[in-house]
Amino acid sequence: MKQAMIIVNPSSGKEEALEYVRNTEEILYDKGFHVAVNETEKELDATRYCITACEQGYDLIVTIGGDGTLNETINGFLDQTHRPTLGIIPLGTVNDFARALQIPLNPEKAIQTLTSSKVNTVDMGRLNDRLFANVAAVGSLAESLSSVSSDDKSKLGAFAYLKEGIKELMRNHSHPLVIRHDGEIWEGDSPLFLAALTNSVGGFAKLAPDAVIDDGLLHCFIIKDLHVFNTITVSLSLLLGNLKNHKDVVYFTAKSVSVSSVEPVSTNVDGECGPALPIKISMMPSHVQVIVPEEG
Ligand SMILES: Nc1ncnc2c1ncn2[C@@H]1O[C@H](COP(=O)(O)OP(=O)(O)OP(=O)(O)O)[C@@H](O)[C@H]1O
Repeated sequence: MKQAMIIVNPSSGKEEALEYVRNTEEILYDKGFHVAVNETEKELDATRYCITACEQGYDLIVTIGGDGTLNETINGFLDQTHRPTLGIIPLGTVNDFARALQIPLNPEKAIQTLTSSKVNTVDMGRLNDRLFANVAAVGSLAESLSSVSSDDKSKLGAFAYLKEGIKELMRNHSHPLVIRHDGEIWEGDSPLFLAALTNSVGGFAKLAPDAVIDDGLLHCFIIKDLHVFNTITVSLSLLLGNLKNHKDVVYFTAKSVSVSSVEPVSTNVDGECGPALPIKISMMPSHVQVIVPEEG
């Protein structure tokens, strides 16, 4: 019998995640799966469950939670030869990975997607010894996003990130960064460096419009300056999908990038606080298979 594991974070989706477990189970039973349900209680539980699913030869893992739960789950795929197909029921504030794959943001509709026979093979990124699905960000703006409280996320949704972001922009604080890729070096002060795998970053569908989930490339943006006046033009470029052409933005694609600084600088990976510099980011092409809507 085919085996599926549901990994659910009860605290996600305004603490309503458990309400979606029964419908998910039923859909999977109908598809002929034996289903195990695992509730996370703390950090990295999702990674541990995913490792068990890989080692025990499960066919499918369905995550019910936000981008944090998804990131912890995919980290269980690191160094595994058998990686179950992934189903995603997005319950987070931003849900970038689901957006990029056109998985419905409405949880009930996302559950129906599990009946789809369409599977996309997608790239993952590797940052030092962890995997990411969506974006790695470096710099003061990235640090400020890591400090958004769960309370604010519940109350304000995506605006919680905007609030912290604007506060940081007002401080206009840059770090000296050294960014190396493909034999080239960029050195300078920057408030933000981004390496994106998908087009949707922070809920902005057009941040990296050229990023395709299986193109094997990191789409990288170095923001050179964000003083009050050009913040407006950078924001407009972001909304219009031509950030890479802004005069204060350096854009390149690469298969691997390393970033260092003489100052202590931390990172934000898939919306969660990441390791401090130095970091090395590389690609894990076509690493995971994800169930997506048939019409997508
Ligand atoms: N039972 C639990 N109670 C509280 N926190 C938990 C529980 N299980 C896992 N966690 C933590 O929840 C976090 C992930 O939460 P979630 O899936 O809602 O992602 P998120 O990144 O906060 O979503 P978003 O920012 O998109 O709203 C992880 O840090 C994880 O360690």
